[in-house]
Amino acid sequence: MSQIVIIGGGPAGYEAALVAAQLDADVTVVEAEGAGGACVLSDCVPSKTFIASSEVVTGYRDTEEFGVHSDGLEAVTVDARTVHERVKRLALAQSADIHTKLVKAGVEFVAGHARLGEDTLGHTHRVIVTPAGDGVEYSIAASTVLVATGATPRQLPTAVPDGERILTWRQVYDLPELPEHLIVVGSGVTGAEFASAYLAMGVKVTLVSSRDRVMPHEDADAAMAIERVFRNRGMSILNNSRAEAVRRVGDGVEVVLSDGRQVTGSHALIAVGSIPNTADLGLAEYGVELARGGFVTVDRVSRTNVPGIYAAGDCTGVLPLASVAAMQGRIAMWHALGEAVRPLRLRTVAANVFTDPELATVGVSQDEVDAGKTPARQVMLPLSGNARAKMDDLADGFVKLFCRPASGQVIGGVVVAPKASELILPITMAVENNLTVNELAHTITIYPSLSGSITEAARQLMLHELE
Ligand SMILES: Cc1cc2nc3c(=O)[nH]c(=O)nc-3n(C[C@H](O)[C@H](O)[C@H](O)COP(=O)(O)OP(=O)(O)OC[C@H]3O[C@@H](n4cnc5c(N)ncnc54)[C@H](O)[C@@H]3O)c2cc1C
Ligand SMILES: NC(=O)c1ccc[n+]([C@@H]2O[C@H](COP(=O)([O-])OP(=O)(O)OC[C@H]3O[C@@H](n4cnc5c(N)ncnc54)[C@H](O)[C@@H]3O)[C@@H](O)[C@H]2O)c1
Repeated sequence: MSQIVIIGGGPAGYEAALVAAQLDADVTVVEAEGAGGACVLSDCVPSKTFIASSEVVTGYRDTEEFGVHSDGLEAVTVDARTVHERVKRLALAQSADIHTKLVKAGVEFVAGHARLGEDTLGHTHRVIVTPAGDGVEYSIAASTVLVATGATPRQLPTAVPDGERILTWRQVYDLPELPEHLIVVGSGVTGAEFASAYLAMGVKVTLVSSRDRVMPHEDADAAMAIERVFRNRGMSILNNSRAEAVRRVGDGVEVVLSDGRQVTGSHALIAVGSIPNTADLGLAEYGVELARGGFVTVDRVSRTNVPGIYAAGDCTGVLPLASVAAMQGRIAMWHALGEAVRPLRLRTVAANVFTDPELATVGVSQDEVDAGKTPARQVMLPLSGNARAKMDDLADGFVKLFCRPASGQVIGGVVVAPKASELILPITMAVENNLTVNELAHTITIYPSLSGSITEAARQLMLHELE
């Protein structure tokens, strides 16, 4: 029987374990924090649960427009303790569900730390396990090892989090109350999502963005549309501003920018990216190739350069999404256990930023098209022309669609809208299944619906024979 040891129990690790167990391997998962990993316990799941509370507050905005009288947003109060308790409760419940699923599948789940042992045993690897608590270190022999150790918030040496005023995104749920004035340092996806949620909850928010716009890696039209919404709702956004240092001053914090300006607030959230958890695993000593920044180098079936050692998820830096981590983990096991496997394809991975409004993307990007890397025709339809959007008083947002110039094959899209995470699916299915804009355009959508704008965009891209 194949002996599989998986280091890390996040989406990469636990999805891999489920596949390996299904294929009758003997599987051990060693996890330091809890089943579900950082994704479930401190990153994705908690942040989205927190955002769900912010969306409830948003429901009270602009009610007068609909003829509904309320005392306005000022009368809505958010009980941070209750919100945070809910966040932690849901995360722990999700972790417990995953643990149960793993145990039921026959996976051995070990709470503790693991690293690669120094000597190989012929074709077998050795993993050293340090169990949590007072357990004694021991080693396990494995025919296959999957490194799925995730990543940790990057720290700036001049802005060290203290858990009270200077925070990582993993510490915000321990605050006894909402910040009065939150300075978010870093306007990537993480910074933008938290800035959006706190703003909705009535917190004064300043967003320190080192680039000329928020979310520099996202579609520029979409990022700028969301930046406009943020500004209109009162967020202060400091573009082209790099935080040099963050320090405690009295009852608050002071953020010093690289041009010498200073911004003061009650709390600072440091969201300047993540670093892979690969330092203490004995990888280099084992001969496993690491790329710049400490990411494990893998191919499209999750193999490292050392036979029998695979890696998946955020520790590889391929595309830091839970969905991609899970697929890399599954692919590793299919490959290791001799199943037919399709190498990882990133072209059809949909991604969503959970700001208000949301920003969802799939397929080719505007940058690739503009740079001439991918020839495409495109259309961008503002939601303001959509009947349902008018009823819901949605002025912001759009649907953008890209197709191949001659065949009309759908190759990508962008949606900025409430619940764009749900609206992107038809475009993702079109990209995945090589559908053309004609096929999309002939799909009858619900009237009135926001998804009607997707088929409308496809209709605008149809080529007419007589043209
Ligand atoms: C704030 C935030 C929000 C996000 N929201 C989303 C989202 O909405 N959708 C989405 O798709 N992605 C989201 N992501 C990204 C997503 O969380 C990651 O892509 C995902 O967690 C990666 O899974 P993983 O299995 O690689 O690692 P992780 O989930 O980080 O799990 C790795 C685990 O390995 C453990 N570990 C590390 N070293 C060892 C060791 N030596 N021994 C034992 N265990 C070890 C760690 O403790 C950790 O629990 C978000 C990220 C952040 C930061
Ligand atoms: N909804 C989701 O799926 C979701 C949510 C959060 C994160 N993620 C994943 O995590 C990845 C990483 O996102 P992220 O936002 O955590 O990190 P990031 O690296 O994408 O963004 C960090 C930002 O901070 C800026 N920065 C760095 N130092 C700075 C300084 N001193 N002052 C001001 N700004 C500074 C960087 O220029 C960068 O724009 C994303 O690409 C995404 O794949 C996904």
